[in-house]
Amino acid sequence: MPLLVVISGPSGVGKDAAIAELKKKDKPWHFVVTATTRAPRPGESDGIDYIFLDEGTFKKLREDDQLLESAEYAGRWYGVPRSQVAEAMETGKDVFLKIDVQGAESIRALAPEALFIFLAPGSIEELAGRLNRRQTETPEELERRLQIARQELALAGQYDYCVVNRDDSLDQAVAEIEAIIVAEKCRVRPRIVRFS
Ligand SMILES: Nc1ncnc2c1ncn2[C@@H]1O[C@H](COP(=O)(O)OP(=O)(O)OP(=O)(O)O)[C@@H](O)[C@H]1O
Ligand SMILES: Nc1nc2c(ncn2[C@@H]2O[C@H](COP(=O)(O)O)[C@@H](O)[C@H]2O)c(=O)[nH]1
Repeated sequence: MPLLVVISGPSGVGKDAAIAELKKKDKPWHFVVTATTRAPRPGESDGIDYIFLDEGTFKKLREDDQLLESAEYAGRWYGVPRSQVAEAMETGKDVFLKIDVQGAESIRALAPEALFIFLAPGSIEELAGRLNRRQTETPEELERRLQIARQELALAGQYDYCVVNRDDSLDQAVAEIEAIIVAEKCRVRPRIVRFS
């Protein structure tokens, strides 16, 4: 049974870094490329890191029900293309979604049998340090992301698992995510995802 794996957690916690490591494992896993209205960061490519869209195109996708979920985060829109998830699941691959806490909440309502993993920092100070070093946001945007992060961290208890990505311990966090997937494959009653 393919798993629908939702990896969520605050901005800067290391979701992308963890997913980059998981991609190297060369397992039958599909990592969904989501859509956003935010501008690409240096080094990001359209179709690889995100599907970068203008507001009008994004709105049309939403209206045409082509997004499984969508959410506004820090003034920009983000959404999961429905077709990508359906096509990947049909091939039998486990499907990974990297989304914010609002998105996880929407997927939980649509598909409670999905596997929900919260990635947490060792501390809010670690998170602030990582966002600072990444240098992708203005000081104001960074402060806004940290404010959102404080609210998101309070919701970790709603997830199936919480993996702590401590400073300089990314390998450990990735190993824990892999271990969760291995354990989930051994479930007596597998998670069967059906979208309502
Ligand atoms: N365990 C770690 N120790 C130190 N630095 C880390 C660790 N994990 C990730 N980083 C670094 O922290 C920064 C933020 O990580 P990343 O961009 O993967 O976070 P994210 O959760 O995907 O953020 P966003 O949601 O904003 O896209 C990156 O520069 C990354 O290299
Ligand atoms: N609800 C959704 N959240 C998403 C989606 N794609 C990405 N994200 C999350 O948004 C924030 C901000 O991302 P950033 O790349 O601007 O730092 C982060 O938590 C992402 O995981 C999505 O389709 N839906």
